[in-house]
Amino acid sequence: MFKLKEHGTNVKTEIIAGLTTFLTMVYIVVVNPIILSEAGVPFDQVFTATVVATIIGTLWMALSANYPIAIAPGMGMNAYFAYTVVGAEKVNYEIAFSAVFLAGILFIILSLTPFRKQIIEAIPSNLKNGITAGIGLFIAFIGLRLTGLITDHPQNLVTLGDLHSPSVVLALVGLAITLILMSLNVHGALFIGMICTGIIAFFTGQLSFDQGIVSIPKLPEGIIIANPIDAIGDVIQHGLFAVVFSFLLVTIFDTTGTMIGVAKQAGLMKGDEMPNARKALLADSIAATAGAMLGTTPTSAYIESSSGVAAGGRTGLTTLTVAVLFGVAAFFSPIVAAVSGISAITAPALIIVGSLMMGSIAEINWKEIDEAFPAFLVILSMPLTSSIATGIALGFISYPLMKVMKGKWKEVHPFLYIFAVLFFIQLFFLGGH
Ligand SMILES: Nc1nc2[nH]cnc2c(=O)[nH]1
Repeated sequence: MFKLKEHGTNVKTEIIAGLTTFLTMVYIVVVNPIILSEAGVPFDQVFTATVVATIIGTLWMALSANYPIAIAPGMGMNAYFAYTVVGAEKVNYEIAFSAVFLAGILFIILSLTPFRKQIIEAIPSNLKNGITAGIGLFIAFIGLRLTGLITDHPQNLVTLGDLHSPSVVLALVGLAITLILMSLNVHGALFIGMICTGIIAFFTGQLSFDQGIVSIPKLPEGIIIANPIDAIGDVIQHGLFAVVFSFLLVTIFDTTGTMIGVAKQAGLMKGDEMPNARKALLADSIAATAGAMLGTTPTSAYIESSSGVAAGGRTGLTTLTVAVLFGVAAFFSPIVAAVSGISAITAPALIIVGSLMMGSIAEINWKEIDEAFPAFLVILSMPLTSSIATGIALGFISYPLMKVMKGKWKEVHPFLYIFAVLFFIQLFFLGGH
């Protein structure tokens, strides 16, 4: 069913890849509820919604699209929801979820039309390679930031962290162990590296399980969006069109960009085409819609999937493993919270995966400024803005502009002009990137 042989993989590799991806992204079940509870959504409601939306999207991806790309609520959109939509637009969270729901429905409709294929094919190949490299830098930056290896600085914004802090030392030890394992070509090096780092964290007192091990998941208080017609009414009544547009645009491009980036890393693209793109995008749009009904912000293809791909994951068996583990995690929330609190356990994998994904910059045509500069902007802006969608937006705006400057405007797909204008409006006037 997963065509393991055809993809040059086997059950053991896929399961280790699934475990690797799971460990790098499981923090979401703790962090997402913390962020969304700032908007007043009950913690347990978001916890369950996060687990359910992740399982729906990831399972759909596994069984229908057969990609090793996990789906879960995105960490950019939840902050936008909590601090901008509910915080600044002064609507309550139920109304704000109506906007997320409507964006999800529109995304399902778009996923079913030829539009999705056209977007994927319209992205110039130098930008696609830029997206993969940009995601690589971004994911490495996340790893560096979370452990404190890179920290904030009043003038320079970021600087080297405190090399004596326990978290930094643990991350460096974990990085060294994982790199040694990789140099020795040990199968499952990223995963074994995480386990070794976890054991060291336990014996050095950084990781403890004093909150217990097992906990029965609490059921959500109810379905937030029970009636789609009411949700549309809420959006119209409160004039949340720009919010719906921002959720939709960011989600489509975050997901599409991540899918292309990770599929390229896994060698699963057929030239500029992504086979089964409809099914893959449907997995995300359905999860986003179901998530909105239960109480979480839009899902996205997860960049952390690149760690599972680096561990050898090539098929839906990787994502099936991730989905099953999320189901199990729902019953072990105290352990999940304890392990998620120690970012040094997963940071080495994120940093190393970043270096692997950077390889795609070798395929960019650096000799032609009109091809190179937009790709460079994508690579540069993803880590600096902490947003895949913003990186893509800057690439989409600059690419047609550079082509027009060079007198090559006819080479540009008409879609790119339309998206350049939409991204310009979104970046400059709507926020939510
Ligand atoms: N692509 C993607 N991956 C993530 N991993 C954690 N948050 C996100 C997100 O918002 N988008």
